[in-house]
Amino acid sequence: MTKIAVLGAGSWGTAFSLVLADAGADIAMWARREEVAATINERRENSAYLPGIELPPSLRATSEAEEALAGADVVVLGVPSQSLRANLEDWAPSIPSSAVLVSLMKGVELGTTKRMSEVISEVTGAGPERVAVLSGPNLAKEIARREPAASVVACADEDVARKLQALCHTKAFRPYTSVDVVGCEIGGAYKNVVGLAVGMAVGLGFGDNTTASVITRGLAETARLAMAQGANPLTLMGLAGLGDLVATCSSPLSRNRTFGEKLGRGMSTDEIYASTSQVAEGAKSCSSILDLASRNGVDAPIAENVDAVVSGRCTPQEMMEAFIARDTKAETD
Ligand SMILES: NC(=O)C1=CN([C@@H]2O[C@H](COP(=O)(O)OP(=O)(O)OC[C@H]3O[C@@H](n4cnc5c(N)ncnc54)[C@H](OP(=O)(O)O)[C@@H]3O)[C@@H](O)[C@H]2O)C=CC1
Ligand SMILES: O=C(CO)COP(=O)(O)O
Repeated sequence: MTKIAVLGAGSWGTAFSLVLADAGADIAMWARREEVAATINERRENSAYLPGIELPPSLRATSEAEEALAGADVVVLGVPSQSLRANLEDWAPSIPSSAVLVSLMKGVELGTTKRMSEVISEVTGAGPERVAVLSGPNLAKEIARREPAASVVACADEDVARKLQALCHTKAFRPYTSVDVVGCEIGGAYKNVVGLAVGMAVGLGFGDNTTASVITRGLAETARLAMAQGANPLTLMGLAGLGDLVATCSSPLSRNRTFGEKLGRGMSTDEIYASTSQVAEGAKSCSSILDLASRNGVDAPIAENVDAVVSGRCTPQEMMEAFIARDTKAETD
């Protein structure tokens, strides 16, 4: 049986572990806090992140990463994007040299503008044939309730993507394969920023014309950056592009959309951070996505405006006005 280590016992690390368990794998999860590991093992529940969801006995947890990693064939990484590098530096010596590393994260590293797969390769030395990405419209709570959904497993080595696909295909979860790691990662990181913009529009009280306009222009912006990085444009029309964008921008379960909605209703970024421990990756990654766009000579007006609101340089109302006032000759539909 394939041995899988899932590092990160938050909502997505736990929900995806459940998918892997349903598909028949043996899973060792790493939780940062000992009490989270204990609750998973003793009560078969991760009450901090997925209350009321029963976890199967094939899923064990530990707060010792070394223990979770021992003998792992596949290592799934599910921590916040901005903490990946520091965590991986600690874990790298314990990662088996032939293990395939799978990123669940949707963000771009601050400072370096690196995608998560690039951080993984850089820290662990793993080549592209050992680094994969899972991305798609996969809100953790719905996946944990086993509501039907599809996703994409991307790896430069198609055979590896196919093996991972087999490891997570269940009655409720349908993974597709791709070799376009860049397209999947840019799609996953950018949709968080667009989710923030859509949330702001909703918080301001605007309706479906506004949100559809922001979603569509957000997709154009995402595709421009992804293509400049070498992605296949068709990836952005698929599950890791449009699919994830639709889920994030339409669901009250999305933390990015919720964060944007609170901004739209007049809360400041600091007030939102003080009111919740939930991570909105888009708010953290926005400035690095902008840096990446500028390094690639790509126009990123939505990311620019979202960054200005998140950092307190303009209001959501001004952001929407800038969206409409922008020189239309600068872009075609
Ligand atoms: N939730 C979702 O629906 C989906 C999320 N994703 C992506 O998955 C990634 C993880 O998100 P998600 O599971 O939702 O996040 P959560 O906020 O639900 O959980 C975060 C997890 O990371 C741990 N953590 C927090 N800070 C650190 C740190 N500095 N070092 C190590 N561990 C840390 C938390 O531990 P502790 O409890 O101790 O704080 C917790 O286990 C994100 O990039 C997100 O975009 C992708 C698809 C779906
Ligand atoms: O990535 C997600 C759904 O695919 C989760 O979105 P949020 O991080 O906005 O909750």
